Amino acid sequence: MILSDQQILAEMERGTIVIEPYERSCLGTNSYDVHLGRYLATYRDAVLDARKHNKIDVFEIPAEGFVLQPGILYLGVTEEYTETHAHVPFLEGKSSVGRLGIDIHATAGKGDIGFCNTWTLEISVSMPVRIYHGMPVGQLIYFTVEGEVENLYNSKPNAKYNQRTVKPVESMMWKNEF
Ligand SMILES: O=c1ccn([C@H]2C[C@H](O)[C@@H](COP(=O)(O)OP(=O)(O)OP(=O)(O)O)O2)c(=O)[nH]1
Repeated sequence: MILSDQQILAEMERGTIVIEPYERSCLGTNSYDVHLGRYLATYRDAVLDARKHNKIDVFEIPAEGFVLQPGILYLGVTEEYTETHAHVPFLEGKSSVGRLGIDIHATAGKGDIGFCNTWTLEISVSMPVRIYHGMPVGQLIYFTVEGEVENLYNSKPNAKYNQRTVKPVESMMWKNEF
C-alpha cells in the first residue's frame, strides 16, 4: 500500500519519515515532490568498467542552468535529504519532467528501509534540455512493508550509499565481488 498525504505527515510527526528541507506545498495526494540539487557529475572515462571504480567529475549547475545532452549519463542529486525508517521509499519521475524527455533514473528507483541520504539521480535525456538547480525533478512514494526487517539499510556494514552527501555518488559496483 502507498502512503497517503495524511499518513506521510503522520509518519513525519513520528520521525519515521524525514524530508529536509520540507515544504507543505510539495506534498501531493500520495507522494512528495523532490528537487534537483546544486551538483551534477559525469564519468571521466568514455567507457565504464563494472569491475572498476569509475571516477566522476562533479560540477555546480550555473544560475542560468545547464544544457543536458543526449548520449551522456549525468549523475544528479536531490536537494532533499531523506530518512525512511519504517517504509519502502521509491523515487519516481514526474510526468512534467518525462514530457521534457528527461529520465531521472536508469533502473528501478527503489530505496531501502533505513536509507538515510540524498538520492542520486541517473539522468539521461532524449534531446538537449536546459535544467536548473531547484527544479522539481521527481517524487517520493512510500510503501508499507510486510514482515519484520532484519537488516535496516543504515545499519548494514556493506551498504554502499550510506555516507551522507550533498553531491551525486558514482556507482560503487566495484565493491561487489563478482
Ligand atoms: O535511483 C536511485 C535508487 C536508489 N537510491 C538509493 C536508495 C537505496 O536505498 C540505495 C541503494 O540502492 P540499491 O539497494 O538499489 O543499490 P545497490 O547497488 O544494491 O547497493 P547496496 O549494495 O548498498 O544495497 O540507493 C538512489 O540514491 N537513487
